[in-house]
Parts: sequence; C-alpha cells; structure tokens
Amino acid sequence: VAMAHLAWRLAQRWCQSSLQVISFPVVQLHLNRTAMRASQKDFENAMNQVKLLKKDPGNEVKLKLYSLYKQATEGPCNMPKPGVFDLINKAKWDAWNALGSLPKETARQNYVDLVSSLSSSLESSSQVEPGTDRKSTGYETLMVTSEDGITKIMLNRPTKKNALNVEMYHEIMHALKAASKDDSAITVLTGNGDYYSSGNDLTNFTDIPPGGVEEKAKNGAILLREFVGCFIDFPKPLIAVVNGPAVGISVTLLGLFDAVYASDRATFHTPFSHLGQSPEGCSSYTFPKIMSPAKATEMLVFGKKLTAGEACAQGLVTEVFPDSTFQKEVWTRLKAFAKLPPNAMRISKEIIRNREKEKLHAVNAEECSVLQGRWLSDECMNAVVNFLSRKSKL
Ligand SMILES: CCCCCCCCCCC/C=C/C(=O)SCCNC(=O)CCNC(=O)[C@H](O)C(C)(C)COP(=O)(O)OP(=O)(O)OC[C@H]1O[C@@H](n2cnc3c(N)ncnc32)[C@H](O)[C@@H]1OP(=O)(O)O
Repeated sequence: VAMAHLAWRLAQRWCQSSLQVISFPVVQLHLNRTAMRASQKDFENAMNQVKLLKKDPGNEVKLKLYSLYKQATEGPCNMPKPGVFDLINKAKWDAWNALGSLPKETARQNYVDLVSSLSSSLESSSQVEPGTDRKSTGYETLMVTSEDGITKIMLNRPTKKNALNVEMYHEIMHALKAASKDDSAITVLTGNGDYYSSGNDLTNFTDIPPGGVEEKAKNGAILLREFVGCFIDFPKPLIAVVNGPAVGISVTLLGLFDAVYASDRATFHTPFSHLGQSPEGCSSYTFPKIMSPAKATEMLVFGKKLTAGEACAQGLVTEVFPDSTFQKEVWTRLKAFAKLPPNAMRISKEIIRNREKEKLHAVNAEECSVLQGRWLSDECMNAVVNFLSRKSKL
C-alpha cells in the first residue's frame, strides 16, 4: 500500500513537472515553431551539445529531451506501458506517449530548439564557485581540492542541503580512495552552503529497478556497506569540518573520524525511528562507546537532536567554534596539523584503529543487513512518502 502511495505521489509530481515544462514560455515558443525544419545534421549536433551541457538541466527537461528524441527517431510511442512501480520507465513512457502522433520532423525541430535554448540559459546561469574548475575535479556532487598538505572533500549539493544521492556515495568513495594515495597529510570532509549534510537523499528510494524493492534494498545494503567500509579503512587522519546542521548518516559517520570540528550553528540529528530505519555508520557501536549507552539511545533510538555544544560535551564533537570565526580558526589549525610528519600520523592512526577494525567491519555488516529489512517495512515507506509528498520534514 505504501509503495502504491509512493508511486501515486511521484506520478502526481511528474505530471505537475511535465506541465510546468510544457507551459514554460521559452519552450512553448519553440514547441510551436514548426515552420523551420532542422536537418539531420542539426539534430546530431544538438545530441552532441546535450552531452556537453555543464549543468544538469533537471529531470523534467531530460524527460522532454528523451521524448522528443524518441519521437524524432522512432515516431509515436511503440513500447508497452511499464508497471506502476517502475517509476523511471513509466515517466519516460508517459512523456513519449504524450507526444501522440507529432510528426518526426517536428519532434526533431523541437529537440534542436530545446537544446539551443538550454545551451544559452544553462551556460549563463552556471553557479560554479570562483576559482573552481569543476572539470578538473571530475566530480558532479563534490568539490575536491588539495593544497597545504590537506585534501578537502566538500559535499556540493547545497540546494539539496548536501543530501547524499547514489552518485555522491560513489564519488565520496572514489575521493577517499584517491586521498588515501595522494601527497596530502590529512583529509577533510565538509559541506558547501548552510548545511553540512541532510543525510541520505530520500529520493534514493524512488528509482525501483526491474527486480523490485527487494533488489533495491539489497543493492542499497551492498552500497552502504562498501561506503562505510571506506571510512573504517581510511589510513590518514580524517577530519570533519561540520559547517552547519548534520542529519542521519552524516552524523553517524562522525564516530569513524579522527577529529570533528563544528560551527556553533551545527546540530546533530539521527531521526532513524521517525524514518522507520535503524542506525548505520557503525554508530550502534561507536556512539555508546563515545557518549554512554543511554546518551546514544537518546540520539539513535529517540531521535534527540543535539546542539554543537551538547555534541561536544558528549564526545562526538572535538571542539566548537563561533560561526563567525569558524572557517578561519579551523583552517589555521588544520594547516598546522598538516605540517606534522605524515608517516608518524598514519602510523599513530593505524595503532589506534587497527585494534577496532575487525569489530567495526562486523558491526557495519550487521547494521546494513538490519537496514535492508527496514527499507522494506511500511514504517520506512510511509516516512519516505510523507517527506516526498511534503507532508513532513524533520
Ligand atoms: C533502498 C534504498 C537504497 C538507497 C541507497 C543506499 C543508501 C544508504 C542509506 C543509509 C541510511 C541513511 C540514513 C539517513 O541519512 S536518515 C536521514 C535522512 N534525511 C532526512 O530525513 C532529511 C530530510 N530533509 C528534511 O527534513 C529537510 O529538508 C531539512 C530539515 C533537512 C531542511 O529543511 P529546510 O526547510 O531548511 O529545507 P528544504 O526542506 O526546503 O530542503 C531544500 C531542498 O533540499 C531537499 N532535501 C533536503 N534534504 C533532503 C534529503 N535528505 N533527501 C532528499 N531531498 C532533500 C528538499 O526536498 C528541498 O528540495 P526542493 O527544493 O527540490 O523541494
């Protein structure tokens, strides 16, 4: 029932979004322009231009592009309608089917016009931080820089409060593996914008593969286990610079960091019971050790949100700084740490961590297996539906 509800809510959102795209004046103008005819060459150029877009145009526009491409190359929709739970393919099918008997040539022209309007609007509205060449980092969801002996991995989805989508999980693993081998002495994880991170991106639950929700949950557990494993095994000092509120997995992982510096604007929230979920990131083991079993229960079971001061008093945070001087003070300190002999720091971390490694991996495996079951529960599904349908926030 919860899944059907979820599918229905998403279908409603897709519908609304598609309507918005179609009624968007610039696009509408282009859709109405049938007098000009794009050549096959124009069409191929437009396809290449899409690959070069610097900014993701968003799902609605991608759906429009998809449907026009299919109509231009294959004509009216000729695929069987996907099942209700196959949300992505269903949305694509709906978009293509909605074009009805639009002639191939018109679809081709509309595709070329849409790409041309995107190329100009997305180029001019690109909001890349000054001095940052995103291409040089090769990451879509992170900004990774290395200087003064410090590799900084910055979560970079500020408009989504740095929620971790599947791509971000993969990119963080990649960035950690690269940082473990680069010349830097220490590695820092932080967030861009007002949040450190709002935790797992709840839309990760919506893209159901052909194998159904069970397959999704199984793959999610495999991904999570590998992801947390990278933090357990990370060989250099790993420091969290918590610039703002932190939620869910971005909090639990802090137990695996070597130091945690927080702005006094930061909060620490693990609302797993509210979400029908259970703790991960080895927090079922690290939190009781760090802050006592009862305090860990308040956070992990009852979802108590801590201020930075409270988190520091309980040992989860190393030190709190006023937000106004946070960046300056923390980075001055980190630069000094990074000048220490790197091999000595590695070896010291190794003897602290090695005693615990086997246990941490076992805890990680157990937490992922429990979560796999939780993700299939009505409690979890309802919580995700409520968030996606904007009925609830934390
Ligand atoms: C079977 C699945 C497999 C998945 C793959 C593996 C996954 C491993 C999972 C590990 C387990 C992790 C658990 C957790 O992390 S639990 C915590 C989850 N996080 C939340 O529940 C937070 C939800 N967000 C909120 O409650 C609010 O957004 C928040 C309080 C954070 C901020 O509120 P505010 O009003 O200030 O801002 P907005 O809500 O307007 O947010 C701005 C936009 O950002 C989007 N957003 C924010 N957080 C999330 C999120 N976690 N997931 C998805 N989207 C998020 C929000 O929707 C807004 O977007 P729009 O502007 O497009 O509306």
